[in-house]
Amino acid sequence: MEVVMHEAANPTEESESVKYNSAEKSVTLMQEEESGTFSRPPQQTIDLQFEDIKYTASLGFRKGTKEILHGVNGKFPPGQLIAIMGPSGAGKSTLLDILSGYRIRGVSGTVYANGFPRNLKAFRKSSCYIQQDDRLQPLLTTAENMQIAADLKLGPEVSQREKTETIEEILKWLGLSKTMNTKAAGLSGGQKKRLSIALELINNPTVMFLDEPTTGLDSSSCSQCIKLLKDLARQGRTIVCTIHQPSASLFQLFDQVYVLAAGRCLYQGSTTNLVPFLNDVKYPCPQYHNPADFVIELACEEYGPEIIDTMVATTENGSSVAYFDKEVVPTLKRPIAGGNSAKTSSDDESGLQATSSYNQLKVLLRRGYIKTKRDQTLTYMRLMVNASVGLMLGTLYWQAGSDGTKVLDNYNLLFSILMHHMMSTMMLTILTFPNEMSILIKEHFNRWYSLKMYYTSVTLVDIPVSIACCALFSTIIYYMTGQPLDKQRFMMFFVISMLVVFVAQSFGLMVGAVFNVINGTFLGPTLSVPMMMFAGFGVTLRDLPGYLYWGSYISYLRYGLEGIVGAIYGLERETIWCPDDAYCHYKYPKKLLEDIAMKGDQFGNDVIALVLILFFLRIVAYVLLRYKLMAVR
Ligand SMILES: Nc1ncnc2c1ncn2[C@@H]1O[C@H](COP(=O)(O)OP(=O)(O)OP(=O)(O)O)[C@@H](O)[C@H]1O
Repeated sequence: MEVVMHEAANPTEESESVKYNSAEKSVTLMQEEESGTFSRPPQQTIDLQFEDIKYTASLGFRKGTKEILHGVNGKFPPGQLIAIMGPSGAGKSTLLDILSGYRIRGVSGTVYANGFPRNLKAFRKSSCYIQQDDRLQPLLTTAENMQIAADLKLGPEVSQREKTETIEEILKWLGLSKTMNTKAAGLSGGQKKRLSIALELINNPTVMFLDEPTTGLDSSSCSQCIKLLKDLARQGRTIVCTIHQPSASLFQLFDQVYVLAAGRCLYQGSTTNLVPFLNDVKYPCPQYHNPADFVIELACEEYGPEIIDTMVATTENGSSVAYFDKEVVPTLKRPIAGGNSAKTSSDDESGLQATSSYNQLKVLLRRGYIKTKRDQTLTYMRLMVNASVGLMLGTLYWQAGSDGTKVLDNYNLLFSILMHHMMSTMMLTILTFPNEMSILIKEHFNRWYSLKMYYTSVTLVDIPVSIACCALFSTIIYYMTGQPLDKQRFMMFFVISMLVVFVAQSFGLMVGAVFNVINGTFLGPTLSVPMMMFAGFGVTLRDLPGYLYWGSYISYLRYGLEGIVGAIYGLERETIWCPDDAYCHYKYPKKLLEDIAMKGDQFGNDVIALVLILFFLRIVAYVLLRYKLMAVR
């Protein structure tokens, strides 16, 4: 360990070489521990450079803006493992977001790929971004996650045998072979991190960005992870990752370091040149001190604010190559301002995704099917809730549908049925969709699929479960509560129930696409209250004040209630049975329809209105989802 600590403020050539050799040796040792090898050099190399990068964040309405990055420059050569270091809030993640192309608004300056101004679309095709939190499908096993990624990224043109070989090779190399059949939710932190890397390696990216890949890992998993990244870099990739404050041994594994403080570059160059650099700026690293710790202490202004300006001036805010290793400098291509990046080999104007829309949809439907099969909440709990609520309501309103004394009770029941469909479906979507959002953001940015295909798959995958739940509930409640035993009426009852389920689900999707779980849980039911007010239940449509009547046109519950009442009391239903000794005010269904101001023959119109609302909400939810995907960038 002592060799990787800084030995002297003025190191000798010998101690430098000892340190370097020690780091290389530790890499080799760890490589030997691994069971597999992964050697797939990328088709090209990318030399990444950036000039005068500024990022200005908006602080909100009328609160102005704040400049986070102040014109930083840098050069990230291929074949190198580069660490972006700095204290918390220095702008590391922001810089990584910008370099990966994830953040685009509020950014100025130029990023160059192989000397030409970067063409973002082309660049995204040869790069990937692995965010800090592991965004994996928790219900899918390692093998399934890899297979889905392979099917989406490599497509049907590549044979299954080749895909399996690639998957096995990657998993073996990353030490994940034993977890092939473990669901992602059951993997350890380090395994999740490695699986995140494995998923993106399938299509062999040339540039990899990783935000804090070592966060949450113990020291051995940390060095294992960084060592794997170094291996990938050695094959010709440009690997850039942010890291908080690496230990001395971890620090030595990096080739290049880029130190940020408050949005400015303090140091850029090789890891081994950091100590000489500190000597040059007259703040030598104390003996036995980890240079990474020391430079962070300087960045945190523990030795005063003046040193920051000196360091920024010495590195020319990232422009200087004085502290790069001599053999690396010639590989740096000079940026060609105003050049045309279309000349780069990585550029082509085909779609962002690697495979066809049809293939994306097919694979996403398969993934959706596996998830549905395993999902305790979305599938099993939903079926159970529908069955138990059906039984409860059925018991409470036992045979109310065929009893003339209980017509009003039955009318209440019909409204309760709609409420059940609305609340259970909408809330489930609001509660579960925001979790899906983070995975969607990652996979969509890394070009696994288009939003259109994702959205289509989400819409289609849920249909069978929704139909099963609705059929179960409708059958139980219809027969227990003694509704008219007539096929046509039951089908009408079922169709309206189904449409209300789909509309409520779309409404939930709209809310879930934009808001987090807490806000969505508040907003969903709150926004549903006007739907109930204008449904014609409690206050009949006849009694609605003229200036509020518009509300009844937009309330899908109004069409739901009118349609379901029409199914039970419309179609010229005959007189309802009434006990001899009782007074049945509503034994004539027409009387009820008159009093609640419904005609009972509007079923067709109600279905059309619900279908139109369904399409409208689905389109709005899609637009909001697209907006959200752009807004986060
Ligand atoms: N959209 C934004 N609005 C306001 N401030 C922002 C925005 N994005 C980033 N910032 C601020 O910019 C600074 C840099 O943020 P960034 O996340 O890049 O830091 P970091 O170095 O990655 O920090 P950490 O290591 O803690 O993750 C922080 O002070 C952060 O609050």
